Amino acid sequence: MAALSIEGVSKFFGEHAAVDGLSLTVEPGEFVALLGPSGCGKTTMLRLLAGFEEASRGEIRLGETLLASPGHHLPPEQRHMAMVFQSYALWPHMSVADNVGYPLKLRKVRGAAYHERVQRALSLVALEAYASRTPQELSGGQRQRVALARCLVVDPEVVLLDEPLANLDRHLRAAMEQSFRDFHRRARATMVYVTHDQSEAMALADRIAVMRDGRLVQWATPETLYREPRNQWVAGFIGQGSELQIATGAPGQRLDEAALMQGLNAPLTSRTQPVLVRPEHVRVSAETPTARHLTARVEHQTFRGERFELHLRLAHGAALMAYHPHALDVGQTVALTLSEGWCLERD
Ligand SMILES: Nc1ncnc2c1ncn2[C@@H]1O[C@H](COP(=O)(O)OP(=O)(O)OP(=O)(O)O)[C@@H](O)[C@H]1O
Repeated sequence: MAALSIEGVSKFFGEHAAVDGLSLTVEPGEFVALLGPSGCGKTTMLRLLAGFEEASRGEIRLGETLLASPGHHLPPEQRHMAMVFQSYALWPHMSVADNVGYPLKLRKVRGAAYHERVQRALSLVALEAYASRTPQELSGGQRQRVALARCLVVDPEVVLLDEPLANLDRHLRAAMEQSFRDFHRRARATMVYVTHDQSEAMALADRIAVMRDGRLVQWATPETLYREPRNQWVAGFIGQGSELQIATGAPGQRLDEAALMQGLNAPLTSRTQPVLVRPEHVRVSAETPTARHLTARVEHQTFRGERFELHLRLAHGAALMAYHPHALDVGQTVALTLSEGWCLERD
């Protein structure tokens, strides 16, 4: 298997850059997500990889093979890639097995080889027992697994997935996340998965490319994105948390409790560094605040089953989110300590 490298790729529609100077390298067999809000260029990037769009600038390579560069465009069928769409795009009148085997027929694979490859693809998505049904006789999740099997049957080096879970309900999406992980482990193909849902990207991907306005903002593991988001925008997009302005630290620095307290108690005009504080780093106590605490008021709270989400207002006016095991009174004063914070770049 080969690495997929994207080098300075841009795509213009008229004056507008849908993808703007994007560079990244996907390792062989890696599962990566392209994540960003609607219109940030994720689907366009995926279509550039598939060969459905021509790049305006830059190069795309799969190992030694040049797929795209100015004046060069390898057609989709020669790229060793397969794409799975949100809409499944199955043939309604064909059986599951025939749908899965369709790309093999196009490639003139026949006889025992055909049946063996269809069986193998169906077993990768655990649908052997459904081979003779039609897509109408399947659930949404099962249909999506048929679409996966159909793309795998041709042994692609790279599988491109465009919001494949968008049409499924919340519970089914969670179950399908596990199917996708199993599928990736067994298929061993490189996978590029487009989504605007950060929790889906975090659950599935080895690494995530966060995109905004056609540009790559951060390219990192889910854990790094959560713990060390590069700037204010990424911090707001990934996970929950609050941003405070403090008088110490520099972007990319982690602050401990003492540094946070010192930076928060400085005069307002010197508090210019944005700091992300995750809710799990806020300790809330109903005791009377002492000098080593911050003071806050409970503005509202939301019951989330395993805990309450508290929305607090600090004495100097900033909002702060925290978790707590039981309900407090709205309007009540609480004592807080912040165990750590992460200094962000300004947008
Ligand atoms: N064929 C096209 N012609 C003109 N503009 C286009 C075309 N395809 C995409 N765009 C524009 O390029 C930008 C990026 O679109 P793209 O579909 O890649 O975004 P996206 O991040 O996948 O969004 P979504 O999550 O809503 O699908 C948008 O502003 C879109 O309007």
